[in-house]
Amino acid sequence: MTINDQSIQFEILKAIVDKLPFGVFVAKNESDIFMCNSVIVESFSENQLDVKLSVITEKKLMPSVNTPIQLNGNHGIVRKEVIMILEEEYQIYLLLFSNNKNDFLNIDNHEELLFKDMIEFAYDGLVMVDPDGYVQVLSQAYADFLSVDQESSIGKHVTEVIENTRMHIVAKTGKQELAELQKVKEGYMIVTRSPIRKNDKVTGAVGKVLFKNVGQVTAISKRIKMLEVELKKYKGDFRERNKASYTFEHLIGESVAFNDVIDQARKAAKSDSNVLLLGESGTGKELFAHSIHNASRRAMGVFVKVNCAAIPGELLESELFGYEEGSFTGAKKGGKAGKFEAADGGTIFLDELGELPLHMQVKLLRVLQEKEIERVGSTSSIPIDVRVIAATNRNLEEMVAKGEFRLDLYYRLKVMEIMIPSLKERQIDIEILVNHFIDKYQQIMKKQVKGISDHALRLLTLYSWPGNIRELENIIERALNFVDEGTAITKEHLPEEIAGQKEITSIRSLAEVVEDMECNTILACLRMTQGNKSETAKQLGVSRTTLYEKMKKYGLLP
Ligand SMILES: Nc1ncnc2c1ncn2[C@@H]1O[C@H](COP(=O)(O)OP(=O)(O)OP(=O)(O)O)[C@@H](O)[C@H]1O
Repeated sequence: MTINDQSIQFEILKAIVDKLPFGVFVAKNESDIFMCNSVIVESFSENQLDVKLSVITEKKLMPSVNTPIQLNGNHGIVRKEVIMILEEEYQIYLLLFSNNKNDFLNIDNHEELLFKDMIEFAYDGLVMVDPDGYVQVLSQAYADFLSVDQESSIGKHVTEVIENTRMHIVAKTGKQELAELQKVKEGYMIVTRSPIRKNDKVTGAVGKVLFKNVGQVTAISKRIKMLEVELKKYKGDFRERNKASYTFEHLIGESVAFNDVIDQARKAAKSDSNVLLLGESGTGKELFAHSIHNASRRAMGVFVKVNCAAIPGELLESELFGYEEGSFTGAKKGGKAGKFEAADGGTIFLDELGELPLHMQVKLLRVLQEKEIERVGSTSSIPIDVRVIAATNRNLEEMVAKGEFRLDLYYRLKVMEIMIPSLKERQIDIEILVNHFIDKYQQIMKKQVKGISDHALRLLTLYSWPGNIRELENIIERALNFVDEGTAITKEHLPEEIAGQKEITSIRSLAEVVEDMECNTILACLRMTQGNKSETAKQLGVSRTTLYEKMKKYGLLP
């Protein structure tokens, strides 16, 4: 076995030493204790760092290799093995204890139970790869289990040696995978894959494998399969509850202003930066968030929605970041993962971001910067890979000026800011949206109507739409309820605030009526030319500049 990195060798040695059920300590040059396991620490009632050779020599353990010893009422024997780590000599002392002398004698009688065998037994299998996934170490037991030749496996890519392995992935990502199941030869083994780091760089990975005899594997694997089915169901339910249902195809609109934001949103989907969606209530911010996620590289991951306004302030932190067991009264046993952890690998949609209390804004900023979260009641951090899409209908700039929103967080999110226009600013889209919602509710209500009358459509175009598309959709749904099958939606089917607009037009001045006509003619022409301004100007017999001026006057420009 060739390992040319001392720290890696120590890493493996430590893993083995920690796992052995017997007291083990490693000394260098027969003097300094270099490493020891918890059995030693407990037996000598010392802290790991305080286990000095003197304590052990005082107890006359060190020199008495292979002679029976007594320690804290336990019987035992000391074994010594010399190992070389990069041409330096280390002594491994193995203290076998038992409070039953006969047990110990049994162990003692098995002369063939050599220390090296124990290393092999510490884990049923041990494998180590370099950063590119090439095998550097493969324990004999693991090689036997895999039916591969131990020596010739060294230097091969791990995927050629172990089926379904992920060692090469862990050596790349640096993310530990704890107690994962791996299918090998019709059965399962339990594998922990840990990255090896040196000066903050991942220099490889160690895989520790546990497998049992065939009978045990079958029993365990049956149980595991059952659990997998259950887990799949839960995962499915979770994904179902946390999925983005809309794509860009669901976003209706033809206006220049609308197409412009669609372009921006498509660009946002291609990048992995955080996104801030701004716009009045009901303009479609949530639909945009879904669509961006579904068109992004995270589409296969979950889409977790959090309504910042709906969660009481005192619960927000634990909801977002999770908590550890016992961190507060009522905390669940085993703790609970928060929304950020749940969204790992996917997208988290923070709706109503403007309602996030200031103390939570600080924590959110930290998560965006560090890409890790800390559960409530925990002192360690968990790395997370989550993209944040935030939305608000509040004016964040004003909030910053009033000290209600943190400037640093605003800047962090502003990187990719998309302002969704209100319906008033995209009147041209009203007709197509109306037809879209008529179709939708015809299907839902299983009722056929003859569209909408021109007069009713004009009334809808005149309205100011404070509730934007949500309000328009509700009004069409309402109208569909009132209209008779086979007839068209007319003024009578619209609510008073819209139907009543006619009276206002009738007492308007001639100039206002002309302007109204002018605006609607431009709108109609733009609709016809699909927003093409040069073509519209040509059709209406005006210059492009005049058309721009008029569009500006009537608020038709994005
Ligand atoms: N471009 C669009 N095409 C079709 N339907 C749309 C469009 N935009 C919005 N809607 C519809 O309008 C309604 C409101 O959309 P959404 O909830 O995304 O708005 P929002 O801006 O997130 O609102 P709020 O700020 O109140 O949370 C939804 O029912 C959605 O289906």
